[in-house]
This record gives sequence, structure tokens and C-alpha cells, in this order.
Amino acid sequence: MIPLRATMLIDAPVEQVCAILARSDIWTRTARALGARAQVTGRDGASFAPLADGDRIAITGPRTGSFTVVVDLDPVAQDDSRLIPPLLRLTGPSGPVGAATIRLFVADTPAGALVTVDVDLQPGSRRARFLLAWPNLRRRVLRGEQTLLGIAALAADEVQVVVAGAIVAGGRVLAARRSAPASLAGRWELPGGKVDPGESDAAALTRELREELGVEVEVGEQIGPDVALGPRRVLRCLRARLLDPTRPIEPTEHDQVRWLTADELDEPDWLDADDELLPHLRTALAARGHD
Ligand SMILES: Nc1nc2c([nH]c(=O)n2[C@H]2C[C@H](O)[C@@H](COP(=O)(O)OP(=O)(O)OP(=O)(O)O)O2)c(=O)[nH]1
Repeated sequence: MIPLRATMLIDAPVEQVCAILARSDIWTRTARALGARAQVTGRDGASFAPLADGDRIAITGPRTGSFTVVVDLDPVAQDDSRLIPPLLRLTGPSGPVGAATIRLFVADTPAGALVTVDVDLQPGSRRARFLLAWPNLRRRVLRGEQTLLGIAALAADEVQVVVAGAIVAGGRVLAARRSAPASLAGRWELPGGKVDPGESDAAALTRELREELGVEVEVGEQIGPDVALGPRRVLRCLRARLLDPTRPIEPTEHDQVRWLTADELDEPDWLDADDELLPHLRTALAARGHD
């Protein structure tokens, strides 16, 4: 049977689109948009972790019926487009329908990532062949594919926030020197990193500062405005208070850290975006005095 195919051009880098399609929340959100419920094995509906080989997505809904999608990450060779994981095989629908395979292709084009979803229906019997030819069922499958692509496109359009911590103690703020990538190595920043999809800014900063400096913090208010890092990326500086100021800072990703007073703020070679934060950091240091 001819696969039911939907395509969409998503104006984002291929790697980003591939990562989005492999996120489990994209599949649970698609099910919800179709009036169904999806449960990925061992994960709650808000999980943004990538799907793993062997994961099962149980889908239940009045219009979709009940079936399970088994994630199969074996890539299949394809000459003219990149087939990315997840290759999903749909198995064991509860009705008389046989099996189906969902394949995702992502091709790099000058206009963005061209995503193709193919659903191959494989009837298990003559009766199933008849049911699968039913236009209403085929329309529903196509609508499901288009919904998935629409949700992936919306996710690609979400702004990526990089949180940076202004760790203030004793009237000084902690700056850290990057050791990677080569283009940024040697320049100074406020420690932090990217907020994962679905993660709060405070949770992301707490996680990043634990990973990068081995410290526990309480996250406070934003300092200064969001600073644009690119078309869909901003730098957001948040105050962070060390829960145990006596504990030594142990940088794992930076090759140097230093505490700066308001007067020393101009000394390091900051990343470009951070320059815009310096006046706000100076005000924050002055306002709080010696905390
Ligand atoms: N953390 C941090 N990143 C900054 C600052 N200023 C600035 O332009 N950036 C840029 C540099 C990077 O391109 C990006 C943050 O990337 P990152 O490498 O720190 O984030 P991450 O730990 O989540 O990275 P990853 O390894 O997971 O990709 O934001 C800043 O003050 N702090």
C-alpha cells in the first residue's frame, strides 16, 4: 500500500529538528492535540528526554483507539535524504488492523529542514486491508502526521534561553573563564548554560552551577534585560546565592574563576553579550552592599 505521507519545511537547523522529533514530549503533545493520551514507558507526560531504543508509547483515545508504538532507532539507509532516529514501528493495534511503520526523514535544504513522515500500513488480513483502505482512517492518519509536524515546527520556534548566574557574595560577583569551544575559550562569562525544554530557569541554573562549579544555590531575581544571542536565543542573568559560602568553588568546565568587585567588573575580556549586563551587575552589587 502507498505510504501516507506528510511533509513540512521547518526553518531551523537539521540537528535541532532531529533533536526535537526525538523528544518524547513532542509525541505526547501530538496525541493530546488529537484528543488522545500518550504514555511513554516510565516517563510522565512532561518528559523532554529523548526517546530511547525499545521505548514504548501507549496511545489511547476515542478516535485513535489503543495502540502501542515501539521505538526502533535502527537507521535505514536512504540515498537522497537523511533518515534520523527515531524510526518508529507501530505494533499491536488492538483492532483488526495489522501493523504499521512510521518513518521520519529529515533532509537539509537551503530553506531549512524538510521533514517527511511516512506511515506504512501493513494489513494483517483481507479484512484489515479493507479497513485500512477506509478513507476516514487514512484521513485520520494524515491528520496525525500533520499535527506531529506542526508541533515540531512550533517547538523549533521556541526561544532558547541561556541562564547565567550572578553569584554575589561579600559585595563581589563570580566570573568564570571559558575553556571551550575554541572560539570562546579565554573569554569570561557568568557561569550557566542552556535551559532544557520544559525546565524552569531556576532549575536550569541550579543544575548548571552544580555541574560546572560544584555549588548549591538559591536562585533570585533577574538582573538586567534579556540580551539577544541570536535570532532565537537570549541570555538571561539571574542572581544566585551560595547556600554554603564556605564550600570551595570547584570549576569543572572553566579554567579560571575570579571574584570581582564593582570597580573590577571591566577588567576581564567578557563575552560580547555580557558587556550589556555589566552596568546592571554594577547596580546590583552597589544596591546589595556586602551580602
Ligand atoms: N553560560 C553562559 N553562556 C553565555 C554567556 N554569555 C554568552 O554569550 N553565552 C553563550 C555562550 C554559549 O554559546 C551559550 C551557552 O552555552 P553553554 O555551553 O554555556 O551551555 P551548556 O552548558 O548548556 O552547553 P551544552 O554543552 O549543553 O551545549 O551562551 C554567559 O554569561 N554565560
